Amino acid sequence: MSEVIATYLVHDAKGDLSKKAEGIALGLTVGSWTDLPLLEQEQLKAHKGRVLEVSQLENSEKTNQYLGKKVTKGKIKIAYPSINYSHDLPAILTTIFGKLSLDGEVKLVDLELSEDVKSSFPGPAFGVSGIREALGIYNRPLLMSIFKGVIGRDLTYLKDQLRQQVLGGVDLVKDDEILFDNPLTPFEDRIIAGKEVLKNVYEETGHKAFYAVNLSGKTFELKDKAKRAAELGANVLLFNVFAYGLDVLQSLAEDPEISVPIMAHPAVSGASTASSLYGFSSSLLLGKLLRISGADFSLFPSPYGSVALDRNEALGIAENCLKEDVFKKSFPVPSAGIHPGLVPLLIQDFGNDSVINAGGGVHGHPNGAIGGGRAFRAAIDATLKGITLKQASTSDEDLKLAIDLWGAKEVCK
Ligand SMILES: CCCC(=O)/C(O)=C/OP(=O)(O)O
Ligand SMILES: [Mg+2]
Repeated sequence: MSEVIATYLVHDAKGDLSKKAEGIALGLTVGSWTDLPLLEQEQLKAHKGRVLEVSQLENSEKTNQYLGKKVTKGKIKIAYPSINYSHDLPAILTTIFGKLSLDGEVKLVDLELSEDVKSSFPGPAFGVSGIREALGIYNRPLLMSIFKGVIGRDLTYLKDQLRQQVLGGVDLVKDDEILFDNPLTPFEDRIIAGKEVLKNVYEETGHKAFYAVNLSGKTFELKDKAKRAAELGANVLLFNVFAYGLDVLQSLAEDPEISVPIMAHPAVSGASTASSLYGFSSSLLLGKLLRISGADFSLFPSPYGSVALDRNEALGIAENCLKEDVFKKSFPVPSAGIHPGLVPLLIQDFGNDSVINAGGGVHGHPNGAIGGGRAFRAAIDATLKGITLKQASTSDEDLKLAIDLWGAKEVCK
C-alpha cells in the first residue's frame, strides 16, 4: 500500500481513544464519512485514513494535575493514503500533523513511509561509509571539535584556533552554529583559510581532518552559497536545519552541484521536541526525518551533557540514524558538555559509528585545544582496548589532566 503511517502519543480528556483515532483518520483525509451516500463512500474509499492501532497506556496522575483534567493516555497509529498528498515533507507533515498539531495533547512520535514514498527522498549523499572513506578512518568513532569564541575575531585568529584543534588529533572541526557570515570571517574566506590550514597540518603531520563550515544566510541564497562552497572545496557544510526547514535541507542534499556532506545542527528543534505532550519525538525529528532529508551527520544533545536529552530519546535518534534502510546511514553526533571522561559512556551507548563532539571539552583542557584533542584520542583508544581511563591516564598526561579536571565515568565491563 502506498501510504505514510503516523504514530501519535495522545492524552485525551474524552477518554474514548478509538473514537478519537477515527476522528483524526477521517478529519485529516475525507472529512465526515457515515453521512455520505454509499456511492460517495465508494468513491472516497481510496482516500480515507485507516486506523491501524489504538492502545491505552498507563497515565500518570502528575500529567492529570499538570493539565488540570483527567486524561487517557494512548498510542494511535493511522495510515494516510499517499494519493492524498505530494511525496514531500511539507505536504506529508501538513496532512498528518498540520491542524492536528494545534489540537490538544498530541505528539507525533514516528512516521513510516512505504517504499514508493521513500523513493522521493534522497537520504544522505555520503553517509557513514562515505565519510569514513573520505577520512580514511574505519574502526573507531570520529572525533570532532568546535570553534569557540570566534565571533568578533579575524581570520588569523580563526586559522590559529583551527590549527591548534587539528594538531590535537581531531578528525573534524565544526563552526559553532552561531557563527554566521560576517565581515571579519566571511563564509568563503573561512573555507579558503580552512583548507590552507588543514593542508599545512597534513603536510607537517600526515593527519587528515575536515572543516565543517556553517552555511547560513537567507533561504533563497543558500543554494548558490552551497554551490560556491563546493567549488571552493569545502569538506562539510554545517546547517541549522530547523531554523529553515527539513525541505530546505533536502533541496541542498539532492542538488548534484552541491556534492558536499551536510552536518545537521539541532538548533531551534527544541521548540518542537521538548514537550512530552506535544510536538515531535526527537528520535523522529533528529533521527529519521534528518536522515531521509539528506543529513550525513545528525547532532543532538547527549544524555549526559550540558543540555541532556532523555537517554531513550538520544538512543532512539542514533537507532534511526543507523538502522538498515534504503537510505545510507547518517552519523549520530551526541553533543553538548562532552569531555574525555564521558568517552566510555559514549562508546557504550553509541558505538563506533558515531562522532564524539566537543567544544569546551577540547578548548578547556589545561594544555589547550591540542591537549584536549589528545586527551580525547587517548580516551577513545583506551576504551576500544578495554582499558579504563584511570589506567590509561597513568601513561598519558593529557588524559590525566582531563579526568582530574572533569572526572571519568568508567563503564564496568
Ligand atoms: C547539541 C549541539 C552542541 C553545540 O552546538 C555545542 O556548541 C556544544 O559545545 P560544548 O558543549 O561541547 O562546549
Ligand atoms: Mg554550538
